[in-house]
Amino acid sequence: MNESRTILVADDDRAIRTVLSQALARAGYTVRATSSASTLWRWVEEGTGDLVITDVVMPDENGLDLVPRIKRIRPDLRVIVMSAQSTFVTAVKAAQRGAFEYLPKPFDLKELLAVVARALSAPASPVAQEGGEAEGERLPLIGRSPAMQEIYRTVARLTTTDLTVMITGESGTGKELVSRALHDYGRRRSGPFVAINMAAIPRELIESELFGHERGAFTGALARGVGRFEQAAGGTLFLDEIGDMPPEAQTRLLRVLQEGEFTTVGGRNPIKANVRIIAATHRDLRQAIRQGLFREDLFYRLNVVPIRLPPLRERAEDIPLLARHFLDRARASGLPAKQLDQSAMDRLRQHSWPGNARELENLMRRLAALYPQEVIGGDSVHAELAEAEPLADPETRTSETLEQAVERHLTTFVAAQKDGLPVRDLYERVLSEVERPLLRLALAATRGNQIKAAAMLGLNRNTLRKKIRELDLPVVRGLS
Ligand SMILES: Nc1ncnc2c1ncn2[C@@H]1O[C@H](COP(=O)(O)OP(=O)(O)OP(=O)(O)O)[C@@H](O)[C@H]1O
Repeated sequence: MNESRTILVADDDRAIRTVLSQALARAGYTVRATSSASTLWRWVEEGTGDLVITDVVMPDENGLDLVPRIKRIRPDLRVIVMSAQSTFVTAVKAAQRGAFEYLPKPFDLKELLAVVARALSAPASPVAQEGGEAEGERLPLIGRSPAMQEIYRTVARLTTTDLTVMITGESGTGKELVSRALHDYGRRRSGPFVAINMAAIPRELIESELFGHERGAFTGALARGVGRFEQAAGGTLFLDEIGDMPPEAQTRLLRVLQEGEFTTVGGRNPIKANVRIIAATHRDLRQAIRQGLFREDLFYRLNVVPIRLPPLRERAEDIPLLARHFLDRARASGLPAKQLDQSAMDRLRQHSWPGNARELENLMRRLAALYPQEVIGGDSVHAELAEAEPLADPETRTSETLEQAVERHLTTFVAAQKDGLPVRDLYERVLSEVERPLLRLALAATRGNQIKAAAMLGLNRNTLRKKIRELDLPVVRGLS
């Protein structure tokens, strides 16, 4: 069945050429092998071969440089890159230039054959559009800023290990995307990638979601439930918004990380944990630890390799690339093709992007969907950004939690005091700042009914009355 497929192999190491040729021939492929990039290029130009396997370092040319050239003349010819320099920079480069797969040497022949089979059976990629970023189409992560390069390097180093990773970064900076890249390029890529968001699951269900449960473990547990740890066996478990994990689940997770095994809720037999863990959060976990909301020992277990994703405003040079990438994606999802002119790019760079890459992505989709002209100018971008401004405004951004908002205000407040009078009674003053609007809102919501307001706040009626007096809040009698 493989007879008709020809594989072009380029490697200056004769031993590797021999081993590869034999293994591929045994699997039924026709093999042409060469020690030079120039011969490989000639074969490609002649239109021969169904797949290329090339080394990076060859005497006449770097195999990686060949990949974009191959893609240009034969976009559907897949290229597998092998390299002895197992830094992931090579892997990222290989991916960036359009290689189908990257194999660090030494590799297992079985693995190579599996990759070859995949490369030959994967559906053809969509034909690159003129002017579009053909190379970028399959790139997992976009951005050439130094900050992103640093991320690539870290991700690269991590591909050959199963180390636990902690990704931090504001909402929309690409935490989930990076965790996917870690999986897709890592040792466990043929296993499952399972994500669970701690903030999206009712607290009381988190443990059973994570570890599974036995039949009858709790009301409603009618059958045995498989947890994410079990689902992710052999692969990666992505624990999103780890900062929102309830304390009991934290304790249980810590035990699993220490002991390498877990038990289901209501179960007794320990099950071996076989997952690589990647955790992510937009919260400041060190602060959560200080507040007693996050276990310090768990933090250290998870924070083995920290990756901090910079907000988009710290890498404005990536905005044009990302914008084009998102327009390409919008087009791929059926929206009309668009381009941005220089004034549009300039306007994009001025924005502060509190919603980061996600905000940019949404904006590109809106522009593609709403504007009839093919080339979008700065005015249109400005109009759309102004439209979204109330949301983008840090004062009202929806993704910001109360705690973050308070912290932002306090930081400004404390910074403002530095050279002025020393701050006194800070604790009291800050608390009264919070109490005042809280009580006002509770009173407004209950139309001035202090009994209802006290119940809503969980305060004793007399305490509320006293506080109203102390804070000098206006007492408005209810209308009804
Ligand atoms: N460097 C990047 N290159 C390409 N796309 C990106 C990049 N960073 C983010 N994106 C895209 O932006 C969107 C948001 O990214 P993602 O969901 O990974 O962010 P997040 O940090 O996990 O957000 P949240 O904390 O809100 O869950 C996704 O559609 C993702 O594909």
